[in-house]
Amino acid sequence: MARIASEEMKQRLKVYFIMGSVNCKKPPLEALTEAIDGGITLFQFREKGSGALVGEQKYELAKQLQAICQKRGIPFIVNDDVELALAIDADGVHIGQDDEDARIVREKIGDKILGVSAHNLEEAQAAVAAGADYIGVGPIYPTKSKADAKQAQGPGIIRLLRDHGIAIPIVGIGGITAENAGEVMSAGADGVSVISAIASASSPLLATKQLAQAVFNNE
Ligand SMILES: Cc1ncc(COP(=O)(O)OP(=O)(O)O)c(N)n1
Ligand SMILES: Cc1ncsc1CCOP(=O)(O)O
Ligand SMILES: [Mg+2]
Repeated sequence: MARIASEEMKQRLKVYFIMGSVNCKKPPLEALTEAIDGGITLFQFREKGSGALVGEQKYELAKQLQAICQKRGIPFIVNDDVELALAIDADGVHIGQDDEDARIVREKIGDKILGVSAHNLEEAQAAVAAGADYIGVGPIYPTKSKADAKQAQGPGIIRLLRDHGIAIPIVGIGGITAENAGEVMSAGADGVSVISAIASASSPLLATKQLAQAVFNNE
């Protein structure tokens, strides 16, 4: 398997849904199925926060969510847990600045997709040098889904990275909704990643359709 091409990665980032069992209003398998029906292009399993599953239960949920993604052709990314990603042969891993070093993770996962969080130009350049396939930039807007999130920076941070030569695929994250997704795209993002805009919606199906429409109208 070869590394994902930059153009394919950009298409995959368009509507990137991130979810764990603590995030969703509906049962996780139902929420993910609706999100796929609504048009998500990539999925990240992020089992984190108060009440999150661990051990065997986390593994079992990962396997069930992965099976849904595999059936529907949606790449399955694991947040933080490189060993889990390798154990279940996930399509990729997303790591942040407080997680394992990106260079080491790249060595461990070979050609699987590697996403790295970046909050400024220095971190973005380091992620590129470490072999990231995309960077997650945010929080763009205030978020309630990550207790230790940094301060929101607005979409201007994405424009700044583009203006300083960061050309790899970028996905915005943090407080993104169908209402503000357009300005994230206009700032130079290839896509948007969301937790609550889909997971907390009473209809993940409708919420995803609205988000996808906002993204594809602002490409
Ligand atoms: C697409 C995407 N971007 C950023 C993050 C945040 O990662 P990190 O900073 O490691 O924080 P946690 O999600 O691990 O709490 C992400 N998960 N996905
Ligand atoms: C994981 C993460 N990293 C930065 S903000 C955030 C949470 C995004 O969740 P939401 O889309 O609900 O604001
Ligand atoms: Mg992390």
